[in-house]
Amino acid sequence: MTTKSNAGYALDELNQETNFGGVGGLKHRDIPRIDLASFKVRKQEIADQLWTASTEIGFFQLINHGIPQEQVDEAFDMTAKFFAFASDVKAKYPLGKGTNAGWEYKSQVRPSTGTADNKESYQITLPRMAQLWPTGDEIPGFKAAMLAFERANWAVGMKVLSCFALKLGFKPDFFTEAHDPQSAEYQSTLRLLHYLPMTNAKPEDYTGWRAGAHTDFDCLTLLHQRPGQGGLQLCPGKESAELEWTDVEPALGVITCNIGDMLRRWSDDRLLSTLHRVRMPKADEYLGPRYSLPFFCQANKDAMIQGPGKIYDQISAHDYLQQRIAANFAQ
Ligand SMILES: O=C(O)CCC(=O)C(=O)O
Ligand SMILES: [Fe+2]
Repeated sequence: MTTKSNAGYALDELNQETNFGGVGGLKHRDIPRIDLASFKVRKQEIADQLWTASTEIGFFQLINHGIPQEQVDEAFDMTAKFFAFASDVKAKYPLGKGTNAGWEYKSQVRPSTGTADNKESYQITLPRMAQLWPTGDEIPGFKAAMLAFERANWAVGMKVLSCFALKLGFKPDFFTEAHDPQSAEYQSTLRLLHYLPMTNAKPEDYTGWRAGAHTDFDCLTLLHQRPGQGGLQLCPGKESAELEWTDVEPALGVITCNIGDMLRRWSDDRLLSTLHRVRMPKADEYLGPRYSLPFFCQANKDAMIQGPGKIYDQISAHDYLQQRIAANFAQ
């Protein structure tokens, strides 16, 4: 690690994150596209492609992933309906401390920027949703749509993780067992995101970030975006002094994926967790609201994280995640 910081977090990756808040430069990079069609017969080839992408850039886009576009559209439609509620309705379903479940408004402060992301979110972590679902009178069909969408993303995530298991020398379902949704320790999260519109924004509103630079906490993130609602930028190689960012354009039918720090640690740093952020739109770009739907594959609380080479001490997924959440949500 060449970057230095005195932020005083227990985890190196958090201390590093405090160094990434600047604007930086721009650079074109190709994001690998990986086709999941005929997964069973092509698994070895797909695993090789995923490995190359994840050891070189840490980001890739999946096509033919099996989630029907109609289902993605429905999830976005329900998401817009949820965020359209007045804040007193959404406040009935508040994000609980350290839970990744419930609604928050502009409360996520990134270690990289020290300012709140210009967004609101509603997070679904299944064992923790008691009292947190909007009622069927408020949004008919919301719960059924989100439960199905959560599980559809989980299934794609487990396919991808089974490829990494193959490459790392673990059993095929090693990560599936570590993300078992039947367990009370399950902590994978579907996050609905609404970045606030910038129509009528004042110049000072443009100084911050829609989402400040960060690496994800999890093993693998599956991100659904809407065409026309861009702003995601990535930057591989966070040890470099001058950071250069690449725009990731949303496209229909693709899931944009990135490796998170949990899998980086589990792979003894062979798989890269790539820095990314969501920038503000420019004044001549689309200024309306931006919605996105990330699904975070976060190993169950009781999963013990240690790579084949044992270069890091063993840590439970619970302890690992709590340190990351505590650094991002003040209250
Ligand atoms: O909204 C996006 O495009 C990215 C969101 C993200 O990086 C996150 O929630 O971790
Ligand atoms: Fe992220």
